[in-house]
Amino acid sequence: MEIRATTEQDREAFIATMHSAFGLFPGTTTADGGGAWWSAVELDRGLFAVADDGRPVGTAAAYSFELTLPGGDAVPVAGVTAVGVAPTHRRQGALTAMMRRQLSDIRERGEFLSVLLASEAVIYRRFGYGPATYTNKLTVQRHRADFAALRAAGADTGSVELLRSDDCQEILEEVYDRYRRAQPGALSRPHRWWELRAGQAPISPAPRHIVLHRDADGVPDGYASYALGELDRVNKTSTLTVDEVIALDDTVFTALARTVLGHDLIGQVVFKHVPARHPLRWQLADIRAGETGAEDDWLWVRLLDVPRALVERGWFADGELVLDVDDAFLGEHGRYLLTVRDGKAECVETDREPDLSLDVSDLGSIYLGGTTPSTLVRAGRIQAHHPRAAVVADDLFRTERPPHCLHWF
Ligand SMILES: CC(=O)SCCNC(=O)CCNC(=O)[C@H](O)C(C)(C)COP(=O)(O)OP(=O)(O)OC[C@H]1O[C@@H](n2cnc3c(N)ncnc32)[C@H](O)[C@@H]1OP(=O)(O)O
Repeated sequence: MEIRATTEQDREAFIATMHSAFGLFPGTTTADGGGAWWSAVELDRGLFAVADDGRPVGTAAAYSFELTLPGGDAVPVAGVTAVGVAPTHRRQGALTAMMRRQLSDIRERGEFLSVLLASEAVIYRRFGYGPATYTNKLTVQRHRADFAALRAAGADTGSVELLRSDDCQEILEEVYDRYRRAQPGALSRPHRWWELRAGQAPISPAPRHIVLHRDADGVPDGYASYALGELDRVNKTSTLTVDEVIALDDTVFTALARTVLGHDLIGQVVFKHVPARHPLRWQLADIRAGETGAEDDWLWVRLLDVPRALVERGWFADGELVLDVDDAFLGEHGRYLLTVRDGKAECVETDREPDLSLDVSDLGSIYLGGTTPSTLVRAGRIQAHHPRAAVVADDLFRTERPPHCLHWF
């Protein structure tokens, strides 16, 4: 099996090979009946696994995204995608060979983080990825969704307007871009995605209603994208499903939630993507009107340069920790002294006794602040060398708010 880089000339073969691995046909649209997500695949970052007879039997690619780190800096990352191996050639090491080549290519470009959404949770840990952000489905019963009298919620001085997604792509692109720069864990959506209508609603051509929020000066600062399901003839209600609420602050989120919850002929509103510990349920008079569904892992993170990654993110508590990090897939091992003062970290190699010993995939899990180190210590994934180590690590890795990513790729 040979691994080779793809070019734009390979697009048709790439799409066909990738689809056959997933058991799909290239004409298949996304679940929401929307866009051909693969149209935005960057084939100058693609790989083929080629069988001995010269036919491509495996694919992998990477998008060039930016990821917003805790503290607010956005850094270039590889968004690994379109990974598949034909059913005829599975379990012969094609994926392993592509992952090895891809990580080396990513490093060569100077990117120190790689991220992905995993189709199955058992595939990527062996390659150094760990689940790092989570997302929840929140279902709110509309007739029980009165808002409580809130002591300190900011008054909304803006306005809302109802639009169709086809008519406001440029506004959505701009608002999303402002939002993702301020949200740790969020990914950029390159202009090409909007141009090609690639991905899921509201980027895709699937019809969507948009509630657009504008601030007091008329500048758009948030939106909710939604569609209604089929009307139940007996109860005369249907489900309103919100693809995403993109809001520059909590007041805007609340204004958008109030609007969708005020929709008539609706039994319930399903918010598909709400960050962990989101305050919306706490704003309702009846906290049980909102039910949080299972927490899904979303973004998986892989560090390719441990000291650089630790220095580049922002920090919210001072402290010191020695981390002994094992990277079995790349055959690397390092012991680092992480020192944080006034929001900035220094990270240097050390031979001091470690506080924590961990795998690079578990460092990926705690890196953005979405998974607490103590959880992984209790799980037995991270080894704490003394009782205080997990407490210090929890304090140190804590972020201003939970990281959240809702970009699907
Ligand atoms: C970011 C994304 O694009 S997510 C999409 C991933 N793709 C898919 O889900 C499409 C369907 N699946 C596939 O195409 C293939 O089964 C792949 C890509 C998941 C795996 O490709 P393969 O070439 O078979 O993997 P490879 O032979 O390198 O396997 C390496 C190891 O991972 C294990 N492994 C690979 N896939 C799986 C899986 N789905 N479940 C459990 N173990 C797996 C193998 O058993 C092997 O373990 P070992 O080293 O202990 O023997």
